[in-house]
Amino acid sequence: MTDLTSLTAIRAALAAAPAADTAARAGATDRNGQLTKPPGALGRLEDLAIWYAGWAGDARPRIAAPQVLVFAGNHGVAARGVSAFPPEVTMQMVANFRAGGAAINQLSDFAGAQMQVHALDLDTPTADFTQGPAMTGAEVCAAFTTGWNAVDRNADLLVTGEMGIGNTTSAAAIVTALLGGDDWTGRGTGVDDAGLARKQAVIAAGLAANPKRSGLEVLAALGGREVAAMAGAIAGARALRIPVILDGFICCAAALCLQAEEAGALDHCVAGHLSAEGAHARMLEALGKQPLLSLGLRLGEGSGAALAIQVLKGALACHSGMATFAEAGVAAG
Ligand SMILES: Cc1cc2ncn([C@H]3O[C@H](COP(=O)(O)O)[C@@H](O)[C@H]3O)c2cc1C
Ligand SMILES: O=C(O)c1cccnc1
Repeated sequence: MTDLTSLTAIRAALAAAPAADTAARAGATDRNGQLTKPPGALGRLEDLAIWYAGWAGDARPRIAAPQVLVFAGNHGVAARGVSAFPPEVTMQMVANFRAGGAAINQLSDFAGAQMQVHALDLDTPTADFTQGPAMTGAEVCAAFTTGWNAVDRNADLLVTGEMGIGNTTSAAAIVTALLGGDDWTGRGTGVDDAGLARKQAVIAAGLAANPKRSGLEVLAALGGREVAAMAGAIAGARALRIPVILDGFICCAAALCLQAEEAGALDHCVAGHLSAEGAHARMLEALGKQPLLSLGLRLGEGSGAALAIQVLKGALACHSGMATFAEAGVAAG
């Protein structure tokens, strides 16, 4: 069992993360060059297939067992009027996930993915971060561990999603702390101009109350339990060499905490989509990731990433299913 009981231990786990399998990657690159198509004609699908092959440790893999994990948490700052919806919606949506009625249920089914929901201490919101850290060290480690342990070691692809009223405020605060600047705040569930001004003020107060520190310290100070659990799941997948599709603004804020802590921590991740939450494009730039889809989604739950599973499956179907020039008797150029 990996020790995840302190930020120092988590830091060590991130530093010990495995790399991709270079032989599988080289084999996939070689195979890609022999497939019956003009070189590069499948565009980014080719890069995706080669990237996936490296993490799968197989030059000719397929995606057969994707997993979607949805984490839910409540936020102390939600009491400050930063969302268009009340905090009870977090719990109500968890019931909806469990009954199969949310968008992520449909998109997980459609992608052939197993899906689990983890509700993290919903009766105990995190502390209001305008007054000090949202979570203690023990709380953030517990949430991170829940995420890490939720990853199915037999999964061959992971999507992490979230539900937590107020969490676009938490995510924007994290990005502001880690990347600087002051224009990372968006409208989340659809706050009006007054709500947006309240969010900006809450984030400014949160930064003042929590001086900038390392990625994991920022996660504890300004994050939430579901955000920490997503970070834990992304890192746990890496320890198992399971590739990850990142979702929108909140998922990427969790991922950014890992990258801030350990430069290559997201090498096993691709960006599933570009969220309509204003600053997501710049956030993806900071992560060095290009989104697979851009459909104007601003939902979270893992929805955009779950939809992008199909793109990755398509890339692998071509890569692993196509004939080579020699096999098909097609003249190479
Ligand atoms: C019914 C409903 C379903 C959702 N599913 C995801 N979110 C999204 O909205 C929330 C973040 O926005 P804010 O920071 O403005 O509260 C998160 O729970 C996120 O997952 C939802 C929000 C609502 C209302
Ligand atoms: O991009 C997201 O994940 C997002 C944006 C708005 C609201 N909830 C989630």
